[in-house]
Amino acid sequence: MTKLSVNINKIATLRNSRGGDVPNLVKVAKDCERFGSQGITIHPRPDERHIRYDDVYDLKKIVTTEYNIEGNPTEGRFMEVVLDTNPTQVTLVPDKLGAITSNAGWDTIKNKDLLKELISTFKQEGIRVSIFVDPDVKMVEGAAETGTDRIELYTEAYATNYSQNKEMAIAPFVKAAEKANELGLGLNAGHDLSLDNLAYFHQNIPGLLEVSIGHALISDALYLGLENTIQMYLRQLQ
Ligand SMILES: CC(=O)[C@@H](O)[C@H](O)COP(=O)(O)O
Ligand SMILES: NCC(=O)COP(=O)(O)O
Repeated sequence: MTKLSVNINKIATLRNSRGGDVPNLVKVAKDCERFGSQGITIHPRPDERHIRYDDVYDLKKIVTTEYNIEGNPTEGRFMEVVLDTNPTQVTLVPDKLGAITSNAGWDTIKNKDLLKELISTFKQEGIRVSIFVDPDVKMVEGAAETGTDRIELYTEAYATNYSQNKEMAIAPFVKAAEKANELGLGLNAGHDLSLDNLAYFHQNIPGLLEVSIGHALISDALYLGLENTIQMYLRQLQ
């Protein structure tokens, strides 16, 4: 079964835009779970443009499904807040300061020693570790050398190419997924997945355990309602 983890970064973006507490992030997270989401994902960035470090602690108190914290472990207070809150999963992403969004996976070969050390630290605390990688078999092989529990395939290239040629778009992701399965790596995926492209991805990727989706899902909810939207996404994963 592939779990849906709703990324609520964009709820925090809306909240921060007026400096108040509307929409309330904790309430939205609870409602996402009540509507069927099987996880809550957040990505605290050093500039706190959306998720604030305090949110990480507030959400830990109420998330009852899987709590997934994504981010760059070498920047800001990421390590501190993750080790303090002990989420279900941490997803390590090599985002550079100032990046408008995540835009690349790890070079798991060049960063092998760094990743091994970081992954060991989190695993010692019982936190499941996933690392963000491009759909590149060499990077998947490198990931297996780091001791990570899972990889998260960075799906922007799939989403970008899907409408033009879905068979071409999915091909590198199938190869990467098959390699992950062969090496015993758990398999997650995320970035720019949507109601348009999710079902085809799910049908063609073997062993897919979790998708984390935020931007498109929250945007769809503006028209379709949050409860209805979450259930529409869940139906794409059946
Ligand atoms: C790792 C990933 O692809 C997403 O979690 C991304 O980090 C979303 O971040 P923003 O919501 O800041 O675009
Ligand atoms: N890991 C991907 C994620 O959490 C959400 O990415 P997006 O759906 O906001 O592009």
